[in-house]
This record gives sequence, C-alpha cells and structure tokens, in this order.
Amino acid sequence: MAFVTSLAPPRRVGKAEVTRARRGKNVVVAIERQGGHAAADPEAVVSTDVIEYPSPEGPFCELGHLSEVAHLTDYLPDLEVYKNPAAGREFINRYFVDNGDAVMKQVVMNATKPRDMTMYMRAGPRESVYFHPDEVRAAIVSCGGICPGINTVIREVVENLWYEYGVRSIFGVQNGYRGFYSKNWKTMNPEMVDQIHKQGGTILGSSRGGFDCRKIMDALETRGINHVYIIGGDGTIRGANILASEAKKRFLKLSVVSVPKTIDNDIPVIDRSFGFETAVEGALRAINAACVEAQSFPNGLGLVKLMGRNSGFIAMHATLSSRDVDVCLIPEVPFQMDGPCGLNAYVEKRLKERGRCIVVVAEGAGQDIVEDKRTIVRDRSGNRLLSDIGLYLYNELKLYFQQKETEINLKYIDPTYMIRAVPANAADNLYCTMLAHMAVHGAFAGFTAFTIGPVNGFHAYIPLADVTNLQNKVDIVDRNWLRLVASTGQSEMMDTSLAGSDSNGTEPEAEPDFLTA
Ligand SMILES: Nc1ncnc2c1ncn2[C@@H]1O[C@H](COP(=O)(O)OP(=O)(O)O)[C@@H](O)[C@H]1O
Ligand SMILES: O=P(O)(O)OC[C@H]1O[C@](O)(COP(=O)(O)O)[C@@H](O)[C@@H]1O
Ligand SMILES: [Mg+2]
Repeated sequence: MAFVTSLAPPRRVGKAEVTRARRGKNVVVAIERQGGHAAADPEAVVSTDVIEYPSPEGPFCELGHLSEVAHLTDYLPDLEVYKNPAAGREFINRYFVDNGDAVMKQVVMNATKPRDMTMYMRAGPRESVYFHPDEVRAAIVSCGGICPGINTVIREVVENLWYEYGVRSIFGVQNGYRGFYSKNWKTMNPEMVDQIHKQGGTILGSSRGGFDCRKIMDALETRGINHVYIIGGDGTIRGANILASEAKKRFLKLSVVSVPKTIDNDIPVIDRSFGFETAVEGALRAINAACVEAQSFPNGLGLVKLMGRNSGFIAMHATLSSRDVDVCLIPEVPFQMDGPCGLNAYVEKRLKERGRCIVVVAEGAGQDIVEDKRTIVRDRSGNRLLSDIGLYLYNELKLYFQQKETEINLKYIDPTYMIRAVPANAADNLYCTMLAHMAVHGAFAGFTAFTIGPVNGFHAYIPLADVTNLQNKVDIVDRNWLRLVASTGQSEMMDTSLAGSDSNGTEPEAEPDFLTA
C-alpha cells in the first residue's frame, strides 16, 4: 500500500504489527497479525487488516500499547492446546475472553491532549487452554503480613480448580516461601476449605523472609508442580517474578500466578487491593472510639495510629469516611511539631475552638522527626522497621500541654493488628472470589509471571514487571487528598516548603543489599 506520510514507526500491539500513516485527509492503519501461541510459526503473518479513518477533523480511533503477559509458549513453543473443559456448556461460552480483549489503563483524559494508551489483557477464561486437568499439580502459598480475605482466595482457587477444571492434585504450602522447602505440604480439597472464608488470617500460615529461589524451584520441580498461586504483597510479587524467570531458564511448564495482597493498598496499577476496605472499617471503629472518649472529657484529645508503612491510604480513607478527624498525618506529607504551622499549635487551636481534637496518624508518617532513627533495622523480608510515631506524638503532645499548664485528656488508641486480623467483609469476599477465579483461568490459559486486579473496574492480567518497580502512594494533588484537607481543616498547618510526593506510582524504597545481591 502506498503511504504518503508515515505517522510513526511500526509498533507491536500484542501479536500484531501496526503501521499508521496518512493518506490525504485520512489516517490509514495497517494491522498485520501473526500466528501467536498456537501457530506452527508464531511469527508468520496470518492476516492483514487495513482500516482508514478520516482525520484530523473526524472521529479517530487510536490503537494502544498492550502490556502483554508472558506465556508458557514463549519458551515452550510445542505445548499441546486443549479445549477449555467448560466449552461444551453453552451458557458459559458467552464468557470466554479473547486474547485481544483489553482494559485501558487510563480512562479519564483531556480530549485535547495525548493520553497514556497502555492496555492490559482482560482477565477471564480462555477457550483454548494449555493444561489437561489430569496433568495439573497446583500449589498455593500465602506470604507476608496477613490481610482480610486470604482464606477466601485460597478457598476459591481450590474450588475453581476442582469444580470448574476438574483438577485433583492441589497442595497448600505452609508458612510462606520458606514452606516450599522446609515444611510438609497439605493436600487440599473443597471439603477442607468449605468454611474458611469466614475466618481471618490464612489457614496456610505465612512468614516474612525465607525466599530462596533455588530451593523453592527445586521443591516445585521435584514435586512436579505446574501451577503455583502466590498470594502476597510487593515483596512477594518481586519473589514471584524471580521464580518465573527461573522457571523459564529451566524450561519448566510452570505458570507462576500472583494474587496481590496488602491492606496498605500500595500495589500500583490495580484499583485497590483486597482486604483494604475491611481494614478501613476496622480503622473507622478505632476513630469512633477515640471520638467518643474525646467528647466525654474536657479538652479531649484522641490519637489513633493506623497501619500504612509507606502509603497512607488506610488513614486517608478512614478519615474521609469518619468526618470527626481534625488532622490526618500520612507518610506522603511531611509535618513538623513546632512553630505556627506545627502540629502542637494546630491541636491547641482546635481544642480551643471545638473542645476536642482527633489526630489520625499512619505508622509511616513523620519518620524524619522521630528521634530514635539512628540505625535502620529491618524485618526478615528487608522491610524497614519503623520508629513508633504514635508513641512519639503521645509524649510530645502531653509535654507541650504540660508546659503550657493546660489540662488535656489524651487517649491513645493503636488498633494495630485488629484491623487486619479479621474475616473479609462482603465486598472483599466477593472481590477475593473474582481474583481467585481469574488466577485459575489465567494459569490454565498458559499465562505466567502475571498478577490480577481490577483496572478501572475490569479485571486484568498484569505482567509482574509492571507492578514491581513502582509503589502506589496517596497522590497529594489529587482531589481526594484535597477533599480531606478541606474537611479536616488541616490546611492551616500546611507549610508549602515541606512538599511531599505529588503522584501515584513512585519508586519503592531502595532494597537492602542482601536482597539485591
Ligand atoms: N526483593 C525480593 N525478592 C525476593 N523475595 C522477596 C523480596 N522481597 C520480599 N521477598 C519475600 O517475599 C515474602 C513476603 O515479603 P514481605 O515484604 O514480608 O511481605 P509482602 O509480600 O506482603 O510485601 C518474604 O518471604 C520475603 O522473603
Ligand atoms: O508486624 P508485621 O507482621 O510485620 O506487620 C506489620 C506491617 O504489615 C502491613 O500490614 C503491611 O504488610 P505487607 O507488606 O505484608 O502488605 C503494614 O501495614 C504493617 O507495617
Ligand atoms: Mg509489603
């Protein structure tokens, strides 16, 4: 075809090569599709489409960039393909997802400006699968801190493997990554997981540390595991990515599937992580208790410390839904104790105005001002152990009002594990069910090194590499945070010289050498 003006160099979109050019007033898009996973020669062109759009004035269809998930056939091209066992059931056929179906990363845009055209593969059952149910040997593991809903994920992975695909060899790995090589594995079936979604924690146990790629891969290989479902947060996902690379090096037919878990909601790309909403409800109960206490005594000052290591989502969401909070302190926004913009002066003013004051602080906030920060201590996973900002604020506020000879009634509430050691609420239970089913469908479809989550409301398969390099943070120029600042009144203690992070998806904290070596 004769293109008059080339608009951009050819681009790959999934299994297609896309060329865009201008012809007269039109834009011409040529899409050359290649055979893909199932073809004898995956690179051979099997079809060419040419689409022509009026441009620049007319409606214009822009092709995006598909962030494609790795597939076992990328390194095992001769894998046998089967029909999905559900294919005979007419009512299910409608639900098969095509590998070209995608979910846009950015859906809100300015119509006059370029936008991020990244797309993720839509999650769901595929008509062609790369495992025969009889050959599947699946392992499930949960790692890192606990979170409401882990048991629901475990239950639903087992149930979906068993009932939808007919898998009978399912194993539970105990106590996280180390359990692969140091513990007996549990044989799992639907009967043993039937009621576990009503329990908090994880029936498999969890742990921090203990990631040893060689030992884990040896254990998986020795036991002939070909699906591994890894439930865990950012640290776990980095480990899963390493395992998937090692499986590729060993040419193993092993789907490595991550189900993202953290109450901190710090995993990028996905709308929210499971258990987060349940944790916010727990946090709200603590704030309500602080408020009742503060209202019941003269100059009542309630101080609530909530989880949130590097991201203040729990504190922000609980504050936004409470309406009783006077100031919310999060890791993303620096603050100071003294001076006209300091916390002391602000609390004093609020006590005068309202007779009570409620302070919510995320555990990762104000680490720069807590004094016992001389040495950095880490947990077994390499996460920095934080100085206790709650206790620090308690002592500082008490001292400030003592020096002013002002009587206050300061009550400190630290619900710590109470917000996460509970069963998932209804919304999180439903969410966990979806994640687990999508995980199984993805593994059966032959995908590997991927995680799952809702992206703008639609479940998507996301390459692990897309979520390991960034950390989801509260965007302090977003309307949610500005809404919070307006509703609490804490703009009065804002010092613009203390600017913090202003965007989602920031670089995660540097890792200690022993993890990167
Ligand atoms: N960079 C990493 N590479 C490999 N494994 C890791 C890495 N970071 C953490 N892990 C492992 O992942 C597991 C859970 O990590 P952790 O940070 O405790 O919780 P989470 O996954 O919830 O963030 C631990 O077993 C830990 O050893
Ligand atoms: O005492 P533990 O088990 O290390 O857990 C505390 C931490 O766990 C968290 O819930 C996050 O855990 P993950 O990193 O596993 O998601 C943080 O909010 C908190 O700092
Ligand atoms: Mg983590």
